[in-house]
Amino acid sequence: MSIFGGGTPVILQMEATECGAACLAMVLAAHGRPITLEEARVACATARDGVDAARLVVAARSFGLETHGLRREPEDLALLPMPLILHWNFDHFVILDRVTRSGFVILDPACGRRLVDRAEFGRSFTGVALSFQPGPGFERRPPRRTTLGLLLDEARRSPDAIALTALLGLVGIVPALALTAAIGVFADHVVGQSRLAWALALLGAILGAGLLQFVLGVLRERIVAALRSKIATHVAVAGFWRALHLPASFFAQRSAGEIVSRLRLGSSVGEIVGGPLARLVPDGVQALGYLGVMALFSPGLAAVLAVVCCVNLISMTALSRRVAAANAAAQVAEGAAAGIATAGMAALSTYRLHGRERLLVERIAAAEDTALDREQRIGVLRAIGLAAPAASGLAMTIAVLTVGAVLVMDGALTLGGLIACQMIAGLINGPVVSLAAAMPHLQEAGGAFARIDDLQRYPLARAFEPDRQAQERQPFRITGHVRLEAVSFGFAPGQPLLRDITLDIPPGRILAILGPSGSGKSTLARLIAGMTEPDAGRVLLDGIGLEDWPQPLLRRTLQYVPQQAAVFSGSLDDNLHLWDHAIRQQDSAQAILRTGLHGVVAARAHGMHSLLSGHSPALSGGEIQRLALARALSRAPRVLVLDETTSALDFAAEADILDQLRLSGATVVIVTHRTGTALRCDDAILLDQGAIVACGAPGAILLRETMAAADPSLPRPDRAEARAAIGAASR
Ligand SMILES: Nc1ncnc2c1ncn2[C@@H]1O[C@H](COP(=O)(O)OP(=O)(O)OP(=O)(O)O)[C@@H](O)[C@H]1O
Repeated sequence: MSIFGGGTPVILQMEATECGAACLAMVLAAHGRPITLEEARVACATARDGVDAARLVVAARSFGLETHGLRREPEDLALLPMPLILHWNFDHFVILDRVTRSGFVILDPACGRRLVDRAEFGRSFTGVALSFQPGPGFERRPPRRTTLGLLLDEARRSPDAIALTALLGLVGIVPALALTAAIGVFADHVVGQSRLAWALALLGAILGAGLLQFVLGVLRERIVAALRSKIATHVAVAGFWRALHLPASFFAQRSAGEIVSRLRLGSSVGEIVGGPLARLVPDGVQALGYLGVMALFSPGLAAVLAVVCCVNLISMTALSRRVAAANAAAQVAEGAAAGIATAGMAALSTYRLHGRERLLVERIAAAEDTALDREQRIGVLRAIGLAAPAASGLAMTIAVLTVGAVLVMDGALTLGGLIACQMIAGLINGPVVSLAAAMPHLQEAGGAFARIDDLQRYPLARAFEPDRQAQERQPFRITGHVRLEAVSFGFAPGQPLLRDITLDIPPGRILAILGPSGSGKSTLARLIAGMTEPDAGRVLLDGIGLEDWPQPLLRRTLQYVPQQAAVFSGSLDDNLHLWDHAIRQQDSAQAILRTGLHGVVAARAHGMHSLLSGHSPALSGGEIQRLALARALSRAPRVLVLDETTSALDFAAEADILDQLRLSGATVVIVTHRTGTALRCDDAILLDQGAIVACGAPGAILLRETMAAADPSLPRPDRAEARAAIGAASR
């Protein structure tokens, strides 16, 4: 969300860990390269634990900015090129936009623009600043599509509805004006000239005009409501389709909540576009129409009213913007407070265990304080906002009465004309107030559209690129031969986690992936399973890149069972088949037997029809693992990738399942920490810091590791040696 208040646009953080990313986005925007908070977050790799100054420097350089980390006293900062990123209170980043005589203009991603006096600045600034200058590689980019452009795109999908609302706006002027003219005639001819015979006809006309106005209003609301649901449905469906076909990198950098909120944007965009914004067109048309009619009575009065309208519109828009900005800051604070409370409650037993409940209370209270403080600040703005429409109407009345009285005294306008103009002024106030109210929504819609646009522009996973989907392969016998060629992958740009992995797994072999925690075992497993795309290199199944396989066939052939398997609300049978009726009965029966799931089925009164709750499935960890394994095996895969999938089973059960997997003839890759599991595999590789440091027989690797742990002076294989060994093994 960006609120343009000065030289540098303010971009508010959405989560506590995003202050660095938001600051980077502000700096880039100030230098002419606007990016979204999402892009900044990806560049900074703000995945889980926020970002430090060193990562900010790397991220800024990746955009071609020359970046310097500096230690400065507050008074020296004015000499540096603005905006600067400042380290703040040791746990936050803010932007220094300007130094003025009265203090420092700070753009705080947590709460927006504010002027900080020297004393507070001295207390909060840690002395660390980052300065930025566009380097030779820096590319300025035009702003992303404007909100208006995005709105027009959306409007183009419903030209008939938009045209109809404009037409209704225009037609709506007719009864309003008829009403006005009738009242003017009533004043001049019925009251002024005592023509009582006209009274009945005029009152009838006034009633008819009022009725027509009502009918047109209802019609307009119906069209707006239809437009709203059409846009909401379109945005939501398009968003869901897109999200389901994006690469894993998209999900790695975003929390589940963030993704869900994006997908739900459809309805809020529908509300915004179909609500206040759909009224922009008819309101604008109406305001102009009224002014045009008033010009027929008195061009001078119409000009005066037009000026007052513009002043009112500008001041009400500015006020609404401030309210919207304050609201956004309050929502961030409320979100943070809710996040702290939720996380605290989830970890309540840990707080209790260590007798630190008081710490939790203090944290929640501090967050609530901040949220309340922001809420109170909005209160004053809201009160002014509530009074604004009446004030706007009053300003118009005073202007029309003052100028109109002079015109009547000069004989340039009749009394009836003045009354009619006064009524028109009253009519114009409605659309003007409505237009002013729609402006902040335009900004809000801009933020929402930008997030949707990001989703739409994020490249699809390679496997779902349109030209690949067109390729249909001839049926062939799948052997399950897996090969990785120089595969590299990192969660953050420029920070590879897995480097240059080359690996050959012949069909039917069982390979163990070993290594210390955090060495990249699960990540490698996901790459082999095609759940993550490599940054470089290829993963091949039977000599064909995973991205070139028809996805439905690949998803049957290559199965992956994660560390934490999902259980869905439904029957045991639904959970096994995932509502896929194409699975053969004999395959699922065999899968149930091979994984020992028949014990779980037999223990339940309704067997496979027993209901499970996704939230609390009433299955033990080992039973969930059996279910997940059976789910994978029921697809009769040729390759199975298991990430610690048997870790919750006892050794005998695990050994039994491994024997069954061998019998299935599939190629199996198992990530494991268990020595017993590794020893049952045919081959093993040892990962360390993202590289294969040993490969061969599991026993030999484990023995060498055990000896190396006991005596660190023993030589460990270097990577070149390991690669040579892997090459030899693959031949
Ligand atoms: N989505 C993610 N975003 C950023 N970093 C991640 C993400 N997932 C994992 N990592 C990091 O990548 C590194 C390797 O993680 P991975 O899960 O592959 O390790 P592992 O060897 O399987 O560990 P363990 O044995 O503890 O399960 C870790 O440092 C982890 O913090």
